[in-house]
Formats: sequence, structure tokens, C-alpha cells
Amino acid sequence: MISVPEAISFIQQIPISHKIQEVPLSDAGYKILGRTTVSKINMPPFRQSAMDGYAVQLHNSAAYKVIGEIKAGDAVDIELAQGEAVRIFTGAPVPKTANCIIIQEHTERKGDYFIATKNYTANQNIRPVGEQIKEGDIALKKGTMLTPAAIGFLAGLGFAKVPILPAPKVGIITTGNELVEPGNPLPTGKIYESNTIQLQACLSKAGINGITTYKVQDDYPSTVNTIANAMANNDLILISGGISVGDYDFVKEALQELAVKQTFYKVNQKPGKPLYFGTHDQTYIFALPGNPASSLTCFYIYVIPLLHRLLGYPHTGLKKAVFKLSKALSKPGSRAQFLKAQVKDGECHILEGQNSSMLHTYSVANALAYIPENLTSLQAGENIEVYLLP
Ligand SMILES: Nc1nc2c(c(=O)[nH]1)N[C@H]1C(S)=C(S)[C@@H](COP(=O)(O)OP(=O)(O)OC[C@H]3O[C@@H](n4cnc5c(N)ncnc54)[C@H](O)[C@@H]3O)O[C@H]1N2
Ligand code: MOO
Repeated sequence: MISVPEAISFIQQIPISHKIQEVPLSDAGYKILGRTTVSKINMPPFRQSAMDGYAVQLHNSAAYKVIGEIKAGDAVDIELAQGEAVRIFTGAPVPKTANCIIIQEHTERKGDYFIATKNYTANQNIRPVGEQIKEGDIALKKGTMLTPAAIGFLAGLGFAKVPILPAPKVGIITTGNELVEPGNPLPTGKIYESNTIQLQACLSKAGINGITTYKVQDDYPSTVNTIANAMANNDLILISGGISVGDYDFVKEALQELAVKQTFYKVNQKPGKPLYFGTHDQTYIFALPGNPASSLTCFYIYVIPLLHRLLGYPHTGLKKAVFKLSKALSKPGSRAQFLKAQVKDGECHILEGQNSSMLHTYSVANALAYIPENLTSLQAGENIEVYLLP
């Protein structure tokens, strides 16, 4: 059995090789850019007026003669002599011979002339060619998250497609003879299946959709076949249940038969002791303990950091913070614990219902408090490290 820090460090260090996929810009939101992109144009592509007003060739007098008009989208150049002006609008090309835009609020128009009511100097309100970026310069570097601004920036440079790191394909395998789909009657001895939808909700929050789900009974051949099928079609597989030591827990043996390379099995933690992680070529496989709270906590602490790495995020894992414990606590046993908690106003309140099978208080938790294995008690007011839930 390994410790929590050891298990986390295995996940942080497991080698990942990213694929790159060209996608329409409209599908690239919040994805990670797979290659450095270089601008093919100057932005702006021409000298551009930044305001509505008059493009002028400055001279010593405040009076200017208006000899024409240029609006956004026009492709004209009007030659100006000193003291001449053209009416111009925001985004329109500035004539080569103009050296300033006087905004219309600073003018008094009289027929073909206007009087400037403020002093202007050269280059005011003109956006020079390539002011934002020049042709051939790096627009965004590989590894940049494509935020709405980044998407807008690339669209403004004319990109219709971008290379991204695609989201991994994820499969969820749920095991257990006792499981019944919610919405059906509940026969004796059965329980409603909740881990699949819970994990799907987690994945969807992490930006992963199109998940394939598989259900398998506690039966060895079906477990092997289902895992083999999932391995052929997914980059990441989450198996729920059947990973402990009972006579009907077949997952570990099935993974072994399928030549999955075990990275670790069993972590000195509560909940989630029988957590398994392994790899098969480029497929990453977690076997999450079946207890619903164990499965969820293992997702937050171990699956999320791997997912973030697969997605190419620069920072991986849930955000951590330190809060003051609101009430003293003692930790029996030598396993590290992740406790369902609520944090607010600088304090961490440990919730009731910590059992691995219970989700009631987990539903209102916004954090998991971490008690390392070597700590046995904490006083009220002491600092406690928490993982903030997404
Ligand atoms: N002799 C031992 N027994 C157990 C140990 C141990 O070390 N020695 N570890 C315990 C711990 S800790 C955990 S956690 C569980 C994990 O067992 P499995 O991963 O094999 O999970 P199952 O036995 O299949 O299920 C456990 C529990 O969770 C319920 N469950 C399972 N799947 C779902 C689902 N999809 N939706 C809702 N609930 C689910 C299941 O009915 C069981 O009640 O093992 C302990 N045993
Ligand atoms: O590890 Mo189990 O999740 O304690 O019940």
C-alpha cells in the first residue's frame, strides 16, 4: 500500500503523449493550443482610424477644408494637402497623407469647413499598421488556453481552424449485480446505480462530454470482455466497483489478464483504499472503489489531475487552500483521510456522515479536508489543508 503523496506523484509523473487535432475555431473554446501559431497578416492590416471625426493634414490654423469622406470598409485613398481634411469613421482606412484624426466632438462644422476646438499633435487616434501584431510574429504559443479572448484574437487574424489538444475519450464501466437503474422498482437486495451519473457529472464539469458507459455483472469473462472493449475505444477508463478483495471482485484479475501495467493498487487513505491505477499503451485506467463517496473522492483527488494533464492544462488538480478548523477533531487509525467539509469565512467545518457509502452531506460539501496519515488530532483553530471542490 502506498501513501497519498506517493499516489498523487505517480499521477503527476506518468508519461503522457498528446495528439494534436485541427478543429474549427468555434469548437476550440477552453481547449489548449497544440502548436505555436504565427500571424499571417498585420493587425490592423492598414492604418486605421480609431475614432469618428476628420482625418487631417495638420497645419498652423484651426480651420480645415473637408474634401471627401471615407467610411469603414472603403478602399479609397484621398490625397490631402496641408489644411485639408476628410470626414472619417472608426475602423476606416486613413489616407496616406493624413497625420491625425480630430474627433468630431472637437470640431464646429461650417459648410465645407470645420474649426478644431482643441489642439492636436501628429498620429493622434490613428492605429498604425501591425500595431497589435505583425505578419510573421507569434500570435499564441503552444500550450495557451483558448479563452474567449484568444478565440477572438485568432479569428481577428483570419484563422478558421486551430490545432488543439483534443479532450480524451472517456469510458465508464460500472460493475455490480446489485445495481438497478434509477426510475425502476427496487427489488430486495438491490440498490440504485449512482456512480455512473455522478462520474459523468464530474467529467462534464471538467469539459469532457461524449462519454461511453458500459455496465457489467459480477462475472469474470464479461468483466474481461467489457474492459477489453473499453480499452480499444477510449483514452481514459474509469471502472467503478469490484476492485476490493471479495470473491466477486473481478476487476484487478481482469486487468492483469489484459496486460494492463499496474502503477499502483491500494492507497493508505479513507475513503478509497482499494484504488487502482494502471496503463495499457496510451490508455489510462482507474479502478475506483464502488462505494459512492470513495469513487467521488478518488475522482477529485486522482482522476482530475490526470485529466488536466491529458487536456494539457498548465496547472493540474483541484485548487488547495488552508482554513482554520472550526472544531477539534481526532483521526482514528493510520490512514490519511479526506473529509467532506464546508469552508466559509476562513473556517473549515467538517460535516457529519463521513462514511464511504454516504453522499448526503457530500451533496452540500464545497471542500475535502485532508488529514495526513501521521496526524492523529487537530485542535479547533489549527490550520487544515483543503481541496476546493469544483
Ligand atoms: N475484506 C475487505 N473488504 C473490503 C475492503 C478490504 O480492505 N477488505 N475494503 C473496503 C473498502 S475500503 C471499500 S471502498 C470497498 C470497495 O469495494 P469495491 O470497489 O470492490 O466495490 P463493490 O464491492 O463493488 O461496492 C462497494 C459498495 O458500493 C456500492 N456500489 C458499487 N457500485 C455502485 C454504483 N455504481 N452505484 C451505487 N453504489 C455502488 C456497492 O453496492 C457496495 O455497497 O470494499 C470494502 N471491502
Ligand atoms: O476505502 Mo473505503 O472507501 O474506506 O470504504
